[in-house]
Amino acid sequence: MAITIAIASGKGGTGKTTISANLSVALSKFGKDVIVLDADIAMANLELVMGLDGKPITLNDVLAGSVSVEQAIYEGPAGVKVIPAGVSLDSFKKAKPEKLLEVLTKLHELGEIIIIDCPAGIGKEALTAISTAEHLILVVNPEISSISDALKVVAISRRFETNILGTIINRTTAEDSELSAKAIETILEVPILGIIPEDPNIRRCAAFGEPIVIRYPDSPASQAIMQIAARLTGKEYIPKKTEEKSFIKKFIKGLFGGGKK
Ligand SMILES: Nc1ncnc2c1ncn2[C@@H]1O[C@H](COP(=O)(O)OP(=O)(O)OP(=O)(O)O)[C@@H](O)[C@H]1O
Repeated sequence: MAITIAIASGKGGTGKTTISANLSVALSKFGKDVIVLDADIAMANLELVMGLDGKPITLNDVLAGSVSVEQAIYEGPAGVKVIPAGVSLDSFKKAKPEKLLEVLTKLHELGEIIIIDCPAGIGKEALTAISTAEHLILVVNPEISSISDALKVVAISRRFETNILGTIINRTTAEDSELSAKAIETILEVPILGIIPEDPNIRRCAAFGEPIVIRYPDSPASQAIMQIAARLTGKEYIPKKTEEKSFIKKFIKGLFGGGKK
């Protein structure tokens, strides 16, 4: 039985598409059969980040009832199955978001983990996606406006009984003005699933249509995403820095014959 995870936020632009794309690839790298679907049918972006823009059949066509969902699945990076939403205004106008549940039911037969890139906020399309998913991951930026909007998504998810797996804090810079992870956890009453730093390579990768976990796997943002995927799948992931540190530790231990007794 597949699991469905909605990637949602209150405020727009917090990094949902970036995280949907990269988390899907990371989960695939851990051996999972992943489908990622762009439920932001009005402002489709996933296809650009996954390097699959301009595909002829999209989720909008599926939601319009003119094609089957299998016809809108494309193979993306690391074997992830990608369902783009398409940028055509015509097909968007014909799409019926309420058909999403039917589409997700079908997708349960076609993959192990279904990642839904949701529209921001609590509009009709976002509510449809949040209410049809079993699980949800909140994406916030470490600032008060992002957190106060996220509170609404938390309340809505609880009302729909969508299980909140945790919060990903994206674009941290360690500036004084930022809200701390502890404060965010306390305000939202949701555990922190991971922290992804601000990384200029993310924008560069979006321009190249290649997820950062593939293009720059050793970057701090990629390592943070791999750690989140490892947590979700119960697998072990040792970030590079820790590997280096443990090598140095072993080296020192070797030189001095073990630490304190
Ligand atoms: N950790 C990061 N470091 C630097 N830039 C980032 C990071 N995460 C996302 N971005 C950039 O922020 C912008 C918004 O990201 P993205 O499109 O993923 O957000 P979104 O939540 O899906 O937006 P929307 O609500 O409009 O759908 C993009 O230009 C993206 O490249």
